[in-house]
Amino acid sequence: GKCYEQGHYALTSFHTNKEQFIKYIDSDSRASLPSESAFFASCLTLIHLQRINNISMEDFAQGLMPNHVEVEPCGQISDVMNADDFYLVGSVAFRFDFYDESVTWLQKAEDLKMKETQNDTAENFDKFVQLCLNPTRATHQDLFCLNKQMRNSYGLWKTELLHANPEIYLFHDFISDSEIQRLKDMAEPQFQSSAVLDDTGGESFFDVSRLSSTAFVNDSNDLVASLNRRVSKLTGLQTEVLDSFSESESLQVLRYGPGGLYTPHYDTLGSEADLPPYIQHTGDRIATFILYLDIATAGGATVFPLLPMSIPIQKGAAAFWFNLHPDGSLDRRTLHAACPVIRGTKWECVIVSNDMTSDHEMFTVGKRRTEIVRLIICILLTDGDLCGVSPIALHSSRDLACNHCRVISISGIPEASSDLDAKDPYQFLMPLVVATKWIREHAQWRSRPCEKHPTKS
Ligand SMILES: O=C(O)CCC(=O)C(=O)O
Ligand SMILES: [Fe+2]
Repeated sequence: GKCYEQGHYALTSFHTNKEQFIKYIDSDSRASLPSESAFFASCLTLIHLQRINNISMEDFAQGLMPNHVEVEPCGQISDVMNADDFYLVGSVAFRFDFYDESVTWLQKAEDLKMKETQNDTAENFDKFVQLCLNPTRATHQDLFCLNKQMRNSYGLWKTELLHANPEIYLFHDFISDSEIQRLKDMAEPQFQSSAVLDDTGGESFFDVSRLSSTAFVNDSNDLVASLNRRVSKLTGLQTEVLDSFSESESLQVLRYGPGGLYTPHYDTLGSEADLPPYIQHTGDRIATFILYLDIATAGGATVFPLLPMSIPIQKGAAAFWFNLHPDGSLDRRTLHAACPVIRGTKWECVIVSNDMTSDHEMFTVGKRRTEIVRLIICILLTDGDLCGVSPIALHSSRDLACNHCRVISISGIPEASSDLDAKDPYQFLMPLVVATKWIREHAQWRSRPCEKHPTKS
């Protein structure tokens, strides 16, 4: 009855959320909170009832009680019991040396828990395990690897399109070893156990689904600013922290030791209406950018169970994908996970972008962008090498660029507008994602290989 319920509530909240527990016992209801011994007594009552009257576990689960049974000391029991209730009674049985009974109650807890856990979660978990055991790359034909870094730093990072739909990128050599060391040094004193947010994003708590340490790194230093700028320029997304309310979205450094993992999850919280007040003005996470600062010597891959695909992670590389569809809904295919580290330590830096601060236009490929798209397509088709000609020079002599890469059977690009700012070389970085989308949709670039451009003499 009531006594059992309260004891049960107190105990479970103690296990899952200490703060909530302390609030509970601080509140007025403290007076009516049963003592530990009263709670044990009510559990033992259930245990004895079951032994002596041979009541089935299913009857307990459904709250059915033979009429003649009086439940003392807490009165009538009529509530249904769930998996956690069975678990608690089973643990009390174990503690008081009722081992056979303990098995009976715990078995029921397990059965119910398995039913409560959705089947697809179990299935996804199996796929996650499979990917961790057998790292798998996606192999479909749209994929490409741009293996050169633009020498003049105008352009592209070494880019791999790891998966086309949804798009998942790996940018190689995104951060230097000395920058990595600085970031690690900044993070080191700040590490705490990583937490997860509950379904509404309201409370964060420790959970076995995520075993790693997190350090929130202060945004106000030149390295972090530079990283944020690089990510923004490359992806077109804002990464700066708006104000202290969005602190949870400042740059995070994560560290996974042996056994560290993050089971399959989404980085988003759900529909707009469900967002907790403190991030309602920042919005949900539109995209995730993971910078691999160090990799484990065994284990620790990032995997996507539904694609299925593993990211071939490398020190200094960065993975990038969108969590949301252009209309703001969750892209369910982006379910992902971190495989357990087996040996060594994996370090990474997660930079997220929230949709309120982002430029939604990037999905619509505005007028201004089309020119850039055209240029970048040329760059891609020439394997990143423009014979030493800067993109800005190419911009002013567009035809030359396109002669060099002999493209472009692309439909639907409107005429270029004239408002490009040639003094801002970084504008060329942004639309990579857009460009690859265009390439895939509009250009027959595989069937029309790039002509070798004339070598300079
Ligand atoms: O560590 C990884 O590989 C993935 C991390 C992740 O998914 C996250 O931090 O949200
Ligand atoms: Fe994640």
